Amino acid sequence: MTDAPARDTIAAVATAPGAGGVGIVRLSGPRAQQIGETVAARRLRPRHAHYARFLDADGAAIDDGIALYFAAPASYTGEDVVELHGHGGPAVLEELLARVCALGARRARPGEFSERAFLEGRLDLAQAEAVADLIAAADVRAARAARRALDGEFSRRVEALAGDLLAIRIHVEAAIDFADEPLDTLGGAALRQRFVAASTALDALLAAAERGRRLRDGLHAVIVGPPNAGKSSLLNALAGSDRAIVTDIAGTTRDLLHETVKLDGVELTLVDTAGLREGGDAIEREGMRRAVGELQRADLAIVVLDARDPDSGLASVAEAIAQVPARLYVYNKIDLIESDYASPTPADIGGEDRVFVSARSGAGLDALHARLRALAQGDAADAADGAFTARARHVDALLRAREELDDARAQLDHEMLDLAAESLRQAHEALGEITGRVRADDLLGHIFSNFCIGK
Ligand SMILES: Nc1nc2c(c(=O)[nH]1)N(C=O)[C@@H](CNc1ccc(C(=O)N[C@@H](CCC(=O)O)C(=O)O)cc1)CN2
Ligand SMILES: Nc1nc2c(ncn2[C@@H]2O[C@H](COP(=O)(O)OP(=O)(O)OP(=O)(O)O)[C@@H](O)[C@H]2O)c(=O)[nH]1
Ligand SMILES: [Mg+2]
Repeated sequence: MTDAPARDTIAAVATAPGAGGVGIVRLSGPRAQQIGETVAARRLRPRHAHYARFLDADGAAIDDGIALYFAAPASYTGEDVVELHGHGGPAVLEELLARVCALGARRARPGEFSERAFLEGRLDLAQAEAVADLIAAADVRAARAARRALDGEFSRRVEALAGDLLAIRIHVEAAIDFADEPLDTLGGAALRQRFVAASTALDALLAAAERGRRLRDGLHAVIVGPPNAGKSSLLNALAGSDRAIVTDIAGTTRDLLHETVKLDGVELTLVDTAGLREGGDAIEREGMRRAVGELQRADLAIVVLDARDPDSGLASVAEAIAQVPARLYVYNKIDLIESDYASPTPADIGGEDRVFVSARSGAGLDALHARLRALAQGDAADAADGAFTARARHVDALLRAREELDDARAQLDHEMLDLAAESLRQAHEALGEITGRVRADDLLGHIFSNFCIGK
């Protein structure tokens, strides 16, 4: 990576804003060592901890602390890095940062240290994203999974598959040069076998990335059902507070209401929606439109039905929930069912998950919690070693690769080798976008601008 133009030297407070025990100002770039040595008023040896007073332009002490120097390329960014570890107060750190900027550093943009690590080849793009995901991880499982992605477990699988596709591309491109011969005499059988293997690997990776996306983003659960079934009451019961308005008027909820809840450390997003039914005024119809739209992004539909009449309720939502990957049926208001009427006519839900609750009395909520926690934790594969975080961007790229690979296979079956070669190239490029081997112009800016400053 020596052909990159000379970079300036960036600086930022690397520790979280606010008061802390210790705070770090970090510099990266060609002038980091010189600026650090000026502030610390001493030579800095690579990879040594030096006690120093950090001086202002007049030689007065801004702070005292520890100075570290990492010589390129053995540093986080791959450039010369200096860290000044002072006392963790916002005022003192701001003064220290202003001082290093007066000496020639520039304030870093969000994510700029990690962007440099990427540009220097220290991390690939999926790993750099994992750095941000590790910092943002809301629970220990998400943190572990981000850690694995940062260690390259996701990237390695993407690159292995990209290597397989490259081999297939080379094979197909070579066959193009002998286009007058039937493919079967050109190793067609072996080629088809490679396609099957790559296809299988891609499917497995897609499933793992989809789980990884859920690990990162948490389960997105949308509460739906007919009006008055108790959807908002259920949201309030799960959130443990009166977030949503509850009335006995059918059509109370109009807008979407998002609430993040943590069940034993596992985070999920709950969305309350307008009850689905025919008719309603303009506002209610807009609410229903939003509810149906939200379902398209749902990992789980929590279908709330009045336990006294589940079937008619189900009819009003059946179409809307058909495309959601998973459904959990909640039969609410069991407090209104007399005990000798213990089993209401269950709606036909094809053996899918069902729990009986009363949002009012709290009966059955423990079982609902347990089901939700299990769903948010994902299937057993998540818990197994090797789960890594991924992003929607990665899943999209894999889906595109999936389509192109399918196209290539069909084209090959029709001996349309040129088309197959192009589809394979597209599939290969889609994989390259994940690790950043291939990148669109605004992709980096988009990704790194969502990092925090100082990372
Ligand atoms: N003080 C401090 N702590 C930190 C960071 C940091 O920048 N500063 N990190 C920033 O995110 C993370 C650690 N990331 C790092 C990654 C590589 C190197 C590094 O110097 N690598 C060299 C030497 C490796 C070795 O000695 O084995 C290398 O890879 O060549 C340092 C920090 C978390 N903790
Ligand atoms: N008895 C009983 N009443 C309930 C229960 N859950 C909700 N209700 C009542 O049912 C009525 C409707 O509750 P909501 O939570 O507003 O229902 P919703 O599904 O959000 O309704 P919309 O927003 O209009 O679609 C209110 O009067 C609640 O008090 C329950 O478990 N038992
Ligand atoms: Mg409601």
